Amino acid sequence: MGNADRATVIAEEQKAVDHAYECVEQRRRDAERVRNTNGSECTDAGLSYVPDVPREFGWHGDGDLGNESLVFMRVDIDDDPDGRETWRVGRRAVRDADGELAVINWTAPLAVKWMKADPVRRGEVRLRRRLRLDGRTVTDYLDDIRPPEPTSKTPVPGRKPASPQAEPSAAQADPLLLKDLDRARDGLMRDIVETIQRDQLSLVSDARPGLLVVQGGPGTGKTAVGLHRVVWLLDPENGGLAPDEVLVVGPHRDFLRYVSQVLPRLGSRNVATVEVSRLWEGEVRGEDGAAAHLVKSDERMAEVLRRKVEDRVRPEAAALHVGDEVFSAPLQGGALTIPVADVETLVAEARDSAGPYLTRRRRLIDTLVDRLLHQYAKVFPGRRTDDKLRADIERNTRVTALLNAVWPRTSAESLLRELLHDEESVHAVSVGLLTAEEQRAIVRRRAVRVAAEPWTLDDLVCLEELRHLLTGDEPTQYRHIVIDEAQDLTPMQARSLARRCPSGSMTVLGDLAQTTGVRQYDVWDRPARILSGRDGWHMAELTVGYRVPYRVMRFAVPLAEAVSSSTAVPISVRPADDPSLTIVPVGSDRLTDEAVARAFALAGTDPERGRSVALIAPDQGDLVAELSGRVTAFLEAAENDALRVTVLPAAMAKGLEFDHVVVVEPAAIAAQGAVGARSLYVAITRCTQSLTVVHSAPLPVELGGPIDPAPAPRTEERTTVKPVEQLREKAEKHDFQEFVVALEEQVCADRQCHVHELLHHRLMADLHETRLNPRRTPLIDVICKGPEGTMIYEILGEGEHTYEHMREAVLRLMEVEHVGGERAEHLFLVLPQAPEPAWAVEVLRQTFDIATIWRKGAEWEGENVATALGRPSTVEPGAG
Ligand SMILES: Nc1ncnc2c1ncn2[C@@H]1O[C@H](COP(=O)(O)OP(=O)(O)OP(=O)(O)O)[C@@H](O)[C@H]1O
Repeated sequence: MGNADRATVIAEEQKAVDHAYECVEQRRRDAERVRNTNGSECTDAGLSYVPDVPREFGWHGDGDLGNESLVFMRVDIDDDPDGRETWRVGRRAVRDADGELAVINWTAPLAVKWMKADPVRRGEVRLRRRLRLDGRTVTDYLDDIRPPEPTSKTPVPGRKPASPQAEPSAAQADPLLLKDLDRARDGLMRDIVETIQRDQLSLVSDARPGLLVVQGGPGTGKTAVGLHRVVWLLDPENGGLAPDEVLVVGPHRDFLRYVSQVLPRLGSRNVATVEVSRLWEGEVRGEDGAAAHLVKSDERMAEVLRRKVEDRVRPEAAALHVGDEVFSAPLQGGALTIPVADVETLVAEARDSAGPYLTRRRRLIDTLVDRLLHQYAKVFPGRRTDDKLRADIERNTRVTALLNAVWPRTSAESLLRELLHDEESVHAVSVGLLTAEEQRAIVRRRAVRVAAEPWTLDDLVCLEELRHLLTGDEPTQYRHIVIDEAQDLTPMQARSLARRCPSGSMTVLGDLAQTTGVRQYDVWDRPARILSGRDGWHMAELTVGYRVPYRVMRFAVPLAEAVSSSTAVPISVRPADDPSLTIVPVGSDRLTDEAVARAFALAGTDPERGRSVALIAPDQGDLVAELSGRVTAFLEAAENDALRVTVLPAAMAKGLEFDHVVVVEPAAIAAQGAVGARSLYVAITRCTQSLTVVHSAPLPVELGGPIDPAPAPRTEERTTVKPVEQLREKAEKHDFQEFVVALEEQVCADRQCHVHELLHHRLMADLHETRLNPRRTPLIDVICKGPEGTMIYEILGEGEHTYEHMREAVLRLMEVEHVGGERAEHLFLVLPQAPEPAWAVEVLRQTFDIATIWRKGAEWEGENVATALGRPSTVEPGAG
């Protein structure tokens, strides 16, 4: 299409956009009139919530769109039942003077259907035109579904025919998306409605009841999906929830600030957001060590607490307290009596009845007083029994003393203090539940007063559990909860969140590989089961990465594989040739200077767009303080408000993103205990433009640092040393180290290939399915243990199915087997398609005892496929 034609189209779309804004203005005036007439005081933005203004007035514009455009899409459809052909989709519904929809909201079922259409499954969509606007001005457009050309044989304009090896990436399909991803980040998240991808929109509009788990690697859009889902659920045509019926839980305050604009920009105000640590009543004043944390946060703790509460009920204490066979309470010159055995029975009956502790206590009081009243009638025949008499009996000091002996009043705080400060008390209620070591782990010194108790976050969760057991009181409940970074929820926290959402309707977003809590789940099953209600749960995985540049993601892959083998590492949608990764080794005396200088150089590279930069350093040690001091000094001296450099400890980086990230001393982050490697993975995946790694200590091995050479045998066994040990011995020598580095570089280069990575994910997924627990290492594409021993796979990329490539791969496979120090019973080459020539398979097997498998459509074919996939040999598909 020529420029003139494009200009005509843009002018036409501009007219429609102008019309939409005119309608908004007109509706605003109409709404004002209705308000004035009815004397309403409501000044809220969404007329749908204003009872005296009809809903048909639609959105009347209060400026809460910011600079986002009202309209972002045009859709022309065939066979519209309303007899209408062209629709505009936008961030709000807008009606014209006749009440017709000038703009349909993107959350409306029709709009969702059109946005989910694709050129192959286009449904009634004839034309879908995505608009790019700057404020109210149309600047560009893209027709991603065009009317079919009758003569063309190509079914999909602008799209490659589908091939089993090369699925078009989102980037190939969506230039507007790439442009959008390149924009500067200003520390606030933006909505993604204009470029939302089909898999993301399917999750946003997932209408199944129950709990939806969205697993996805860094930058796959989980947070975005969660927030857009809230907006979708608020639409009366979907869930129709009221804003105050929805709760969004995030990891920390900075994160909530980061996402704070998205919901209002999309028209959803008054949705409660809370950082996870603030969900529980009380102030966190202490911190548990790892061992205590693991016990207190485990769901077994709920049973320990239940037992602790029940332990307070003591029918047998009646006899001890009374010291006689009959209990007697003096009253009005006489005495009311009841056999102690009967008291014990009443207590036991109340104990075994249903309900919280205090409700059952009340039940006991009522039945005991009933019995004593009965006695009263016998002792004082003819005297009146009324409510005052009941109250007198209940307040009788002997009666209250008896009650306190068998069923004392208590509070959550005193029960928990008792439990945590006394080994015997823990033991009494945790036999068969906690090991002796676990029991010891949770005991700590008692503070002088309750007010001085150093409650930890886990304690606050336990206190809520105890309060619930005592009073039955529920925390505020919601009809839907969205939980972000949910991989860090403990089982006790999950239990408590489930109490806040009895319907079990939740959206749970997270990445098991980014767990930074001490507890790590291998799969979602456990937290999801605790959180879900009667409708159960289902899971979906997002596998395309939108934030992290291609080279940075590739750099992170070995670390990702090392921290979680059960999750897919996202494939970056960004171009593969970007210069986004810089590694800067420095002496320790230059570490902070170099890091700060690099950060400011990056912040100043693009003054017009105001790029954001984060310096991420280890949580422990002085680096954060040192870097902060230097950054503040630098900013003061620079007197340039446009420079945005933030210093963060690794723990605070979760969920955030910046244009450029400088990670300082990654080895120290990785060394932060059990969570170190995962914290490092989070830290290096925060950037949208570039990652700079400044280090004085050697990099962790997963980031290309030196492989720790095993000490070579130096004894008389020397003569029997196998080749692998000889190679290891050589590793001490510089030349061999270079060889290893070269080998790693080669492997890294292979992993740049999109087809290679797709094959890798498919193979990993299939091996996970057969529970072979596959892993990727810096050198080995896939390794796992099958019933017939260790299996190593070398994956080849696009076009590498020729004999020449296969022979090279065999050599590399043998090299990595040796250098990686792994000995395998089976070696496999994995090709993207059938080898050419076919005889290559036989030759490689005969010569090297290496089997070859490949993809054909959605299946694996080749030699020994069943063994390769750990399947029973009877189901082997098409072995060649
Ligand atoms: N379809 C899309 N169009 C444009 N931007 C997108 C899209 N999907 C995701 N993004 C952008 O990618 C970035 C990462 O998204 P988001 O923060 O939701 O990912 P995440 O999966 O929650 O990441 P993490 O687990 O690392 O916190 C954000 O800037 C988001 O706006």
